[in-house]
Amino acid sequence: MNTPIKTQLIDGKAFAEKMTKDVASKVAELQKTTGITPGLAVILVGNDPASEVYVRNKTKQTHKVGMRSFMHLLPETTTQQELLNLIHRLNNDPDIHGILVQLPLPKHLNPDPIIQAILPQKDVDGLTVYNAGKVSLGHMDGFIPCTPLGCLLLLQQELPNLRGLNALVIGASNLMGKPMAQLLLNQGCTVTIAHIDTRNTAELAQQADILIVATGCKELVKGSWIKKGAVVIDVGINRIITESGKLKLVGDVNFQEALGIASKITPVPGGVGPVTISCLLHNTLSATEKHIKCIS
Ligand SMILES: Nc1nc2c(c(=O)[nH]1)N[C@@H](CN(C=O)c1ccc(C(=O)N[C@@H](CCC(=O)O)C(=O)O)cc1)CN2
Repeated sequence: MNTPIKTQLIDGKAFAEKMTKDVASKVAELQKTTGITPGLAVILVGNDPASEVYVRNKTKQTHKVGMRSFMHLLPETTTQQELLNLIHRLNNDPDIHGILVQLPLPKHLNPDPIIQAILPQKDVDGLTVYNAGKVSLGHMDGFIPCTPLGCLLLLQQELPNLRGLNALVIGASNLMGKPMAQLLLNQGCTVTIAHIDTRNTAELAQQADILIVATGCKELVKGSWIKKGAVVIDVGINRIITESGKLKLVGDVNFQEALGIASKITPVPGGVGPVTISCLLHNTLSATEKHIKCIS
């Protein structure tokens, strides 16, 4: 008989608060001993409402931990060359230790040359070829993209030994799916990546002890796809309007259906999202520490 199990919620908000506190105390110590304050430059092009929320949250958290925030809000009409010029300026600015370009960029801009123009030592999003290469070779001393790093930290808190577990990552983006799969492989998981052309995603999911979903398709993963007792990490944040006309955030997993089947699941909101921002602060602190080591 298929008896439902008690599903535990993974509290990303609490995890992020602890991480942020730890970063704040390290920033204070760094300022006391070196006089240097970490500086993070965030570039947002255009008026995507969700990106505006994320960038605002990043600025708020950056200030909260005692770092300097340099916000560049650029109009939708910004050209590829103007954006590249700004990145070159930030690369050469000694007050800035971390640079990130909020994604997605407007359609007329080509994100790859823009991201690759960021100096790897300031690439706190971990998206340059250098930092992506580090992750893929199993070197943990580069910058790891913030969302997959957050997912890994949450998983390690819940499952201290990941070795030998079957993990399915649904979604193969450079920002999330690919680095996530590499990180899990480095931890000894047997990893499968499913993507838009995969024909048997539901079947693959049924074998997964760990299911990580980052597709941007609301409630794509049904309860029937989930292996009983699996740990589910839902990276999706989809804005929907309910029948009563209210705005609601839902993930890429049908949360109600997952209850009683998954052993643990990250909620949306309050799961992976807040940890992403704490990881960004962690990476910015680490970029500053590496810079200080380099100049001393
Ligand atoms: N350059 C980057 N662009 C994007 C990244 C990234 O890591 N680097 N990730 C996402 C967006 N993102 C960070 O930038 C992000 C998404 C969600 C949250 C978050 O805290 N979500 C809350 C809900 C907030 C809301 O939407 O109202 C939650 O889940 O509880 C933080 C950061 C794409 N772009």
